[in-house]
Formats: sequence, structure tokens, C-alpha cells
Amino acid sequence: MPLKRLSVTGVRNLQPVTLHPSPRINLIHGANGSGKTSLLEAIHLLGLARSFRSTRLQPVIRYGEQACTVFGEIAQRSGVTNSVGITRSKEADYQIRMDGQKVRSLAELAAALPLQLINPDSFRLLEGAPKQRRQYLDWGVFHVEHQFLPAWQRLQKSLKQRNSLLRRGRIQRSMLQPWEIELVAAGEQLDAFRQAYLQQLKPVFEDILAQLVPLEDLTLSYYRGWDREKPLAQVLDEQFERDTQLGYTQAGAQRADLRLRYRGMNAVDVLSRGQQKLVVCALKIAQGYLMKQHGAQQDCVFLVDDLPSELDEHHRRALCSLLENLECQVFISCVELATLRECWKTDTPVSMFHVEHGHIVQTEDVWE
Ligand SMILES: Nc1ncnc2c1ncn2[C@@H]1O[C@H](COP(=O)(O)OP(=O)(O)OP(=O)(O)O)[C@@H](O)[C@H]1O
Repeated sequence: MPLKRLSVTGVRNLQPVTLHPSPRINLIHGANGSGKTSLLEAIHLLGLARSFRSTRLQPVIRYGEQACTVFGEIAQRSGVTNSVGITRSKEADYQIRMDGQKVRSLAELAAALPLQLINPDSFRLLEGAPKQRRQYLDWGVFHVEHQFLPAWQRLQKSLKQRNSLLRRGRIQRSMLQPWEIELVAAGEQLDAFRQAYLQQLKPVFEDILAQLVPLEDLTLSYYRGWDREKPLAQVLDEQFERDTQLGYTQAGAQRADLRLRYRGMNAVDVLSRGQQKLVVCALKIAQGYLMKQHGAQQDCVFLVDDLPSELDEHHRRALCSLLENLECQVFISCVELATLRECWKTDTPVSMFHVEHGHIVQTEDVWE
């Protein structure tokens, strides 16, 4: 049971509130503009110290308030409960505390409350820049491979140094070597982690996708960021002149990508929006299953904003059933509660929260 208790103060239009969510399904319903997404945003803030709607935290703070605070009690799989609080004031950067101690690394926070967001912007995973698919992939690797973070940090550092030397221009090839040794070692390690992860993810993804939508010809493949046939050191050597002209490193693990193709074409060019949404959902749910299989420190919490939109009843039910079978905590927002009616087994604990002008009230079962 991940989020046992959630307190939110000063977030968007929400009135200060404390909730005791269900360990499984939580339905957040209310009219447009009532504050449903803001509640999901508050949970996102707790797990990642940032919003999914705006790059800055300032707009999240309620008009006229000086700060916003989200506090949560998070039950770990081990049975330990962590108290996590995040405050962001208008003047200062955010402050995060876990069990009374200042948290310095966001990785610590992310490990305590792994979040998967499915919202209308999730389509961008297919149509957007490679960075988003790389982030998706690395989210999964981070949660199952403890050596991922140090390797990733090593890559970022060596890449930054190499690029800053490249930008100087007129440099000796030998000046780059110490950083290239690092870049190659970290890049190859990341590549190995990503490949191993993808090998496990693929069958799970295919199985989940088949339960959602019949797209047997959809393929998921991985591009490691440089020529498959050549070692990275050789590619860096060959591309040195061009890298110098461009002022950055073209090849390496920082360019890795996932490719989704349908019948030989880019999936995004041929699939309908509803199908794309289902593919993205399958990708994200597959990561939740994989985390469970790996016995990660914590199960993943799903935040699903406006689930019913663009999905017909059949696909909506299929998606709810997959989320339910995952046995994770899920927060789903919707305008009409009726659209998610009868989607759940009778023994699944479902809690409902009605949001009206920023007031959140837990409602009783309305199914009868
Ligand atoms: N900083 C802020 N302070 C107060 N209110 C805000 C702030 N930022 C946004 N709002 C308002 O908060 C309200 C809630 O927005 P939110 O996106 O959470 O609604 P929603 O219930 O998800 O709506 P929809 O169904 O249309 O997606 C909106 O009316 C918005 O204008």
C-alpha cells in the first residue's frame, strides 16, 4: 500500500485537504476545472518534486499564497512507512524532507514513490523527441538496476566535458581522450543495462498490448545511440572532425531511442489516436509489471488523468482491468463517474473522491 495518507496545501485551486486513499483504485471525479488534475499534480510533486503541467513550480502555488506543501505517508513493501513532505515557496527553491531528514537527491524521492503518469500528453512518447522515449526507458532501468544512476551520472559528466572542449574548436585529439574513456565505459554500461531491460520488457509489453488492442504487427526496437556493428570508441574516432564542426558529440548512449513501428512504418504515422493512447498505456503498464516481478523497493503508483477520453467502452474496460490486475495503487480522474462504472471486481477496494471548486470530498459507493 504506497500512499496511505496525503495532505495537500496551497496547490492550484485545491482547498487544504487530507485524504486516506485506497491502496488500489481511487476515482477522482468532478466537473471541468474543479481541481482533479491538480490533485494528481500534487502527488506528482510529492514523488518527483516537479509538476507535469508546467516546467516551473511557481504556477502550481495557489493564487495569493506564499507556498505549497504536499505531505505523504508512503508504505514501503518492507512494511516501513516513510513520511515525505515537499514545500515550495515563492522565494526559495523546494525543500524535501523524508522522515525528518533533508532529502538532497531526487533519486531518493523517486525510489520511495515511483510514479507512472498517463495523461493526454502521454501521446508525446510516440510522436515526440527521442529524449522522451529515452526517459521512459531509463525510468524502468533506474528502478530495477541499482548501478544505473552512477553510470548515467558518469555519462553526463564526461559528455559535458567532451562537448565543452569540442566547442572550443582547434583542439588536439588527445585532449579529448580522458573524457572519451569515461564516455565509452559509461555508455557501454548503460547500453548493456538498457538492452537487458528491454529484453525483459518486450514480452510483457506484447502480452499487455494484446489484451488491450490487436496490433500484432507492432514492433518495439531499441537503438543504442551509435552504429550496432562498431565499438563506440571507433565511432567517436571516425566522427571527430564532424563533432568538432558541430561542437557536440553525435554518437553515444545519450542518443539512445526506442522505435515503434507498425507494418514497417512509424507507428505514430499510421495508428489512430486511440490506438496510440493504448500503446502508450501498454508501455507504461508493462513497466509496472516488471517492477513487481523484480521485487523493487516499492510498487509503482499510477496517475491516470482523464482516462475515458478518446477510449470507447470496450477499451476503457480492458485498460481498467489491466490496471486492476496489476494490484498497484491507481488514481484516475474523470468528469463522469458513470464512465468508469462497473469496471472493477467487487472485491477490489475502490475509493471515490468528488472534487467541486477545489473542495475534495470522499464519497460513498454510488454503484447501487
Ligand atoms: N495557481 C493557481 N491558483 C488557483 N487556481 C488555479 C491555479 N492554477 C490553476 N488554477 C485553477 O484551478 C482549477 C483546477 O484546474 P484542474 O486542471 O485541476 O481542473 P480539472 O478538474 O482537472 O479540469 P478538467 O476536467 O477540465 O481537466 C482551474 O479552474 C484553474 O484555472
